[in-house]
Amino acid sequence: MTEPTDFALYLDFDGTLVEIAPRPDQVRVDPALPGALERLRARLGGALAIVTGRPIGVIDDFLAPARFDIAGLHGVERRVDGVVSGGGAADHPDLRARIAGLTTAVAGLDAVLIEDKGASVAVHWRLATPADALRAEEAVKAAAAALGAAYRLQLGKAVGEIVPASATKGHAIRAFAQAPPYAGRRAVFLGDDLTDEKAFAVVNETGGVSVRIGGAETIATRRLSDPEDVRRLLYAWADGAPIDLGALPPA
Ligand SMILES: O=P(O)(O)OC[C@H]1O[C@H](O[C@H]2O[C@H](CO)[C@@H](O)[C@H](O)[C@H]2O)[C@H](O)[C@@H](O)[C@@H]1O
Repeated sequence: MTEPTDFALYLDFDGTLVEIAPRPDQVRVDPALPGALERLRARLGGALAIVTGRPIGVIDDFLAPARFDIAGLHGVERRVDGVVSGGGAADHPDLRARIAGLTTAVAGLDAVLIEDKGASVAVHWRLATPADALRAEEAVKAAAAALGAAYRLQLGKAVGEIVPASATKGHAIRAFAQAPPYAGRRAVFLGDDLTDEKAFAVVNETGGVSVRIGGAETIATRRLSDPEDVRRLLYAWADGAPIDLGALPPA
């Protein structure tokens, strides 16, 4: 068995806590989720954080009225104990200027969506035809390349995002681990997408437990099948079930 105060729990949002939806604003949050995460956080002595590509404010809206420690925008911004750092759009004038051109470049593509997150931008093609999806991907790749080394392209599920290069979910987990209540605990991270592989690398390196959601190839050592599977596990832990990290299915 694992003592709840021996590990810190880091949770991705889309595709991990909630099912993937056709559009970013159509995600449905299980009504029991925010309360269960609050109970689980209490059981872990506070060491529970969301690590997501979404902005912090969007996660707050989805999980309201609960508030959690969060790394947003793939690690560009972070909130710990109510204090926010990073993520200011004004710090990214080159990106801001490039988003205008990118918006124009994809404007004629049916069902391609731009999600402007301030210090990052996502181009979504989940609802587009294969031809338009390809054009959208080319447009976001070209915009990322034009921005140079200060930015990177983060591909994901029917999405391409431009993110400040200095930030990844792996950096975010290392940053959480610098201070209480996260410091000195094994990191446990659950995620479902390519951006999460960067967090798995850090978790594996530091002797933690990495859990990939879904069937894709991964460097994670453990696997759960889908967000429903994740919620079932977290709800049981929240309600006092024994925690056995070693019993999680291998990837
Ligand atoms: O790190 P995450 O919490 O997993 O966030 C990654 C991105 O998730 C969102 O896009 C994805 O989910 C949408 C809703 O299910 C879906 O429509 C889209 O196709 C997916 O790529 C979100 O919109 C992005 O901002 C996040 O970076």
